[in-house]
Amino acid sequence: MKKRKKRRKVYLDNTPLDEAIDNFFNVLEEIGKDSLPSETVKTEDALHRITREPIFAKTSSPHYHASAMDGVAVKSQSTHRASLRNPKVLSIPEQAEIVDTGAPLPEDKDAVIMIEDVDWAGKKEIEIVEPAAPWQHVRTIGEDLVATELIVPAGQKLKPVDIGAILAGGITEVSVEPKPKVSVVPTGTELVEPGSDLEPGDIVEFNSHVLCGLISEWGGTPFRENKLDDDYEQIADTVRNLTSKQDLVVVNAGSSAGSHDYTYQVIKDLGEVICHGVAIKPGKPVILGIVDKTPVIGIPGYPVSATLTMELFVKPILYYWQNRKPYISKQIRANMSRRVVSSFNAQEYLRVKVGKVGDNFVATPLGRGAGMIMSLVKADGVTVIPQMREGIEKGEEVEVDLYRPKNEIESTVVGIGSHDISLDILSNELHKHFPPYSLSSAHVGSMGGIMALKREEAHIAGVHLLDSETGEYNKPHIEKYLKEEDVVLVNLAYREQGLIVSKGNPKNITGLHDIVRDDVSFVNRQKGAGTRILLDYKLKELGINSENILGYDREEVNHLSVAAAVNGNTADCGLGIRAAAEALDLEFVPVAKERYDLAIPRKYWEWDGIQYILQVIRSEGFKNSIDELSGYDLSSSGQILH
Ligand SMILES: Nc1nc2c(c(=O)[nH]1)N[C@H]1C(S)=C(S)[C@@H](COP(=O)(O)OP(=O)(O)OC[C@H]3O[C@@H](n4cnc5c(N)ncnc54)[C@H](O)[C@@H]3O)O[C@H]1N2
Ligand code: MOO
Repeated sequence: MKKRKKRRKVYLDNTPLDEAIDNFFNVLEEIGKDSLPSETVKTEDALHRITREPIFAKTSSPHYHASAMDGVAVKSQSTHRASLRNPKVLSIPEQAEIVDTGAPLPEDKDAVIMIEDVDWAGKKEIEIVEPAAPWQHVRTIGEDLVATELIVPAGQKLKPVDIGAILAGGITEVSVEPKPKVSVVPTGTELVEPGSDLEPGDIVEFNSHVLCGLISEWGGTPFRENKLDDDYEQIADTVRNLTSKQDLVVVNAGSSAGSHDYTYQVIKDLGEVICHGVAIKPGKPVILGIVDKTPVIGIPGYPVSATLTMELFVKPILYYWQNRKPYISKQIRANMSRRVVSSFNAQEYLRVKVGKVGDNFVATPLGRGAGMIMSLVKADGVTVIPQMREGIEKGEEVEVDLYRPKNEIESTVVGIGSHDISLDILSNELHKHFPPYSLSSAHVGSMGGIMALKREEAHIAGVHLLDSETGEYNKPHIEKYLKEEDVVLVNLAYREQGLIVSKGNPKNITGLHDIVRDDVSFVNRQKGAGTRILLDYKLKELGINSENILGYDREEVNHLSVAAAVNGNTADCGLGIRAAAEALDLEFVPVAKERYDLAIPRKYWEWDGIQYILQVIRSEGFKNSIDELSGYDLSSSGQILH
């Protein structure tokens, strides 16, 4: 093979999404790739396949007059006027012939009398006391299906009963939409198989499994190819080989402008690039190309970008080839719980959690990084921020395409507030015992939770707010900030707060007095977090000036991220709960025991979601699970404290 010059492409287009799709589909049409031939399969193998043609019955069902009951077949005329007073005696088999359910009706008979309505008058005679109506208990020819009748229309996904009816109609083969063959080629020298021992820089190759799963869900046949290194020749050989046999080839990663990104160059050298760079976020560097009359799509490497670009570009092609209508997901209107700033240059796909609080749906944005597959795992839906908009204001109404059924969304208890590990257990137990109810929790700190209750964006808020004047927990803050609201405080647990330090406590940190040392770096929590308020309270008590703490301004948003910072050696210590230290096998220096409550506005109290939460908190199962964590005191769990 002649070696080609491998230039590095640095500039991406910023083609509007609709234009990119239109251009690509036009090219598919030009090269005759706007449809695929149908497939013929045996009827019994056609479950879940989509019919390309309407299917008509070839034979009737039943195709003979059949007895519908066990009994005797008679000529209805011969039973005329039979009554209790005037029973009729019929001879067997001339006038009454024994038949079983499903058996052909004798030619000279036109009705069946159920065996339980027959009296025996002798060995060869029966007596009846009621006349038989013509065709009673007979399934006449074509009762179910008449030859030439439509069994299923074109475009129907075949269900088990459809298969039965088609077979009953005498059809043994059906013409169905193809299952387009799609190869997925993961690329990246850094990729390793799941389960490998991980060195820094190694990335577990999981995208191909996501992509293949999506292709299956959309009716295609996925082929997961071997992972390739970032190597021009390897990628080029593979793409050339696959385009000669597949309907579509998806190359994952290497789509951008990095020094090891070859997908663009390979497609360009082997065929034609229709578009590289679409005005969407995430997913911008997607590449739409054609090689050997086969579409080749370069899907960006980040998992969220990969999933979204599959939705936007691969799904429509697969649906088009299968003559399937685009799936329109259920939309709802929801109010955004936070302000979101977005880029003017791209249409952004924002993953959101959704809940119904009072009469309104509330959407809360999830992590926006393209590498955060958990943002898709957690998402209830997605909202699109159009290009040429700078974002969405807090409280603004947006349209959300739902990933989950609406009734599940309506059964979601929305918790916003302070983070605690026991909330995950609460959530699990709630869903286990009271489906479809679930708990979604957003961690924005205790004060954030109180404000969310005030704005009616949450049903419950997890709070642990120490009042610096009185030393009392939660009640003073609730009374101050939720004056107009009648709020119930339910204790979730008492828990230990302390300094999370590395294993072995190498810096010998023994209490808060040590965090001002020059050789100790600290990681803090965000303003408004109960843990930060506790820290400030304790610092004041000890007369420590926060300005002397190295890292006081570095903020993480929950206990586990603080523990992760210590674990990753980017800080020597941070204040957090014992369970977080234990979760990452770190050490813990106790500082205080604090009360963690759920604040619940009285107006939601009677709602099933809240009542089920209370039941769970008071249950043995919940308490046993929390007991497995350290640093919790459950003696007051479930008690109403205010
Ligand atoms: N200078 C610029 N840099 C980047 C740009 C840009 O415009 N200019 N675009 C950014 C955007 S946006 C995206 S999206 C990514 C796309 O990157 P690539 O398609 O080139 O993919 P990689 O860099 O190879 O990988 C990104 C990331 O994803 C991980 N990855 C890749 N494949 C898999 C897989 N099969 N399973 C799991 N994870 C995978 C990979 O290891 C990287 O961490 O580029 C930005 N950069
Ligand atoms: O546009 Mo890239 O797809 O964010 O992350």
